[in-house]
Order: sequence, then C-alpha cells, then structure tokens
Amino acid sequence: MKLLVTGGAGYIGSATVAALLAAGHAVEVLDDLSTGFADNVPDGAVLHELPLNAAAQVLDPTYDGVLHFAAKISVAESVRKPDLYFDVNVRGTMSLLDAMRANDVKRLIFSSTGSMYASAGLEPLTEESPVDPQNPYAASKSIVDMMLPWECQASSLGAVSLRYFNAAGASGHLGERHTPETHLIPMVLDVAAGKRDEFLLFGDDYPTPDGTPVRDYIHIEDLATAHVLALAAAEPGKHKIYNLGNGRGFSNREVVDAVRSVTGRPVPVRTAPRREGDAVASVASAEKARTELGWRQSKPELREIIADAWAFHSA
Ligand SMILES: NC(=O)c1ccc[n+]([C@@H]2O[C@H](COP(=O)([O-])OP(=O)(O)OC[C@H]3O[C@@H](n4cnc5c(N)ncnc54)[C@H](O)[C@@H]3O)[C@@H](O)[C@H]2O)c1
Ligand SMILES: O=c1ccn([C@@H]2O[C@H](COP(=O)(O)OP(=O)(O)O[C@H]3O[C@H](CO)[C@@H](O)[C@H](O)[C@H]3O)[C@@H](O)[C@H]2O)c(=O)[nH]1
Repeated sequence: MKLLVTGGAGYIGSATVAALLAAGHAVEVLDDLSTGFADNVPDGAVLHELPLNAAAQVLDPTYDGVLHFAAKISVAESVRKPDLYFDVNVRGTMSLLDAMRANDVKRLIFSSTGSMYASAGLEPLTEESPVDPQNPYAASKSIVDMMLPWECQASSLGAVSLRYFNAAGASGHLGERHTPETHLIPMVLDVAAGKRDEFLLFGDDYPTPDGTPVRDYIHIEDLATAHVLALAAAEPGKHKIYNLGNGRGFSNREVVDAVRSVTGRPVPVRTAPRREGDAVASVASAEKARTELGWRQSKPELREIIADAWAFHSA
C-alpha cells in the first residue's frame, strides 16, 4: 500500500514507519518536526516537513491509507493550554479527514490512548470499559474516537483506533527523546545514567499494593506490529477500536527497582506530592487485538523493555 504517516518523525511513529517499510509498504511522512526529528525517519520513507493542516498538499487519490500519530502529547501541558490540544489534536485531525475525504483515501489508523478510560483500579480495561477523560489531552483523543464512527458511516472510511497504554522501550536508534521528558522510564534512566541527581516519585499513598500508581508498559516494536495488522483490518464504513498493552501492571516503585536491576546503577528516589490528574492504575485487556488482529507481542517483559531503552539511552 501507499501510506501517509503523520507524526512519523516522532517516537512511536518512526518505529512504525520502519515496520511498514519492512512489510513492503511505500511510506511518506508528514511531520512539522515540532517534537520529532528528521533523523528518526527511516531511509526509504520520504519526509514532508509540513503541519497537519497542510495534509491536503500531500494527499492525492493514489494513497491507500493514513496512519495518524501527529499530536500534542503532554497531559500536564494540556491542562495549562487546552486550546492548543483541541486545536492540534481535534482541529488538525478534522483537516486531515477533510483531505482524506477529498482524495477518497479510505483507510485510517488513529493513535488513541488507554488514558481516556475511567479509572477501574487494578482490573484490566477492555474496549467496553467506560470512557471518562480527566484532562484535555485524553479528552481531545476521545473526541476523535467519537467522531470516527460517524465519518466512517458517511464516507465509507475504514478507521481503526488503537488505544495504546504506556509506550516504552526503543528500537535500535529510535527511542524516546521528548523535550522536556516527563515519562517515567526515561526519567528513571536519566538518574541511573547520572544525568539527574534523584528521581521524584509522584505520590506513594495510592490504594495500590505499594502505594504507587500502576501502569501497563508496551514495547514500541509491538505497537508498530499492531499498526501493520490494523491496516489489513480496516473495513469500509466501520470504526474499530483495539487496546494495546501487555495486560500486566507494574507500580512506579517496581519500575524503579527494575531499572536498578537492569542497569546495575543506583537510583536515589525522593517522594514528592501526587501529580495532578494521575490515574491510580491503568492496565489493558488486549484480548480483542489478539483474537481479531492476531497480534502477538514479541517483547512483553518489563526488563527487556527497559534494557532496550537503556541501550538507546546509553548510546
Ligand atoms: N507515548 C505514549 O505513551 C503514548 C500513549 C498513548 C498514545 N500516544 C499517542 O501516540 C502518538 C505518538 O506519540 P509519541 O510518543 O510518538 O509522540 P512524539 O511527540 O514523539 O511524536 C509526535 C510527532 O508528531 C509531530 N507533530 C506534532 N504536532 C504536529 C502537527 N501539528 N503537524 C505535524 N506534525 C506534528 C511531532 O513533530 C512528532 O514527530 C500521539 O498521537 C500520542 O497521543 C502516545
Ligand atoms: O518523574 C516522574 C514521572 C512520572 N512519574 C509517575 O509515573 C507514572 C507514569 O507516568 P508517565 O510515564 O508520565 O505516563 P502516564 O501519565 O501514565 O501517561 C502516558 O501513558 C498514556 C497512556 O496510558 C498516554 O496517553 C500518555 O500520552 C502518556 O504520557 C505516573 O504515575 C507518574 O506520576 C513519577 O512518579 N515521576
């Protein structure tokens, strides 16, 4: 297929471009490089350095589909600047849909998020679990998820929303380099590497076994594979939703311990107040992706996820 990948110079998008090329697809990337890097775009893919609302300049009827990663992704920033998040994540997606409709491009794979579900403690969340976004970032993603079934019905688009839980790990030279970094694993690795003095643990009085929040970490290579499978599952007129996670939760303290063990380095920890808007726990049931897409993870172990991130971090 001939595919456009928005946000293909970013963390998850670039790993997916590599997987799409390996599967034999022709790939072009649309990215404004606001948080991405041109050198993340794998050889063999063409980069158009453009914003989302210029998608009409690139798309034409020869495209078979779009994989849409481009977005603003910081929960904390979204609370301060909701207008920016609705502008890029909702209005930007609407202009992409306009360009797809105008050019009769019939497949869309959308980067949704597991963070839009209402908190359900340590129970795995299914696609049927109630959605209750707690911040503008999650709200912007759930608005798109609510728009898509209507768009599919009206224009025979085949759309798939992939609700990732916590993306982690690295794929060779493609790893996490968000600026500023806010995600747990790279923050802890910075301390292990001596780039930060201590790790701030946001809250240890949550109703979990060790008092720290629980998350489900999924390797970016496994996310990438799911996108290749989702393309084949897109069906005209239908909007499908799949959770992508390992189905196993790790507390923040368990992640810190795993980093100590994998790196062999000390990680001084200081407990800080809770971070606003944090869910107690977020664990996926990805059964539907397994049964319907035939998705299998190749790197489900937290230690392996951290080892790949550490190799990237140290390089
Ligand atoms: N990282 C996670 O744990 C996680 C979890 C769930 C969902 N997601 C979603 O996955 C997607 C990719 O996330 P990521 O972690 O790779 O983030 P990232 O910031 O590394 O990648 C986003 C890419 O989109 C580009 N971009 C942003 N705004 C743009 C615009 N207006 N026009 C064109 N390009 C633009 C950036 O330059 C960047 O290359 C996002 O949609 C995010 O919401 C991420
Ligand atoms: O310096 C830090 C950074 C994080 N945390 C904690 O670590 C956990 C995980 O935080 P983070 O890595 O920021 O991920 P989430 O807040 O769970 O959100 C991620 O995962 C969601 C999917 O579940 C995505 O939608 C979001 O884009 C992505 O940021 C949370 O309890 C944080 O409070 C700390 O204690 N200290």
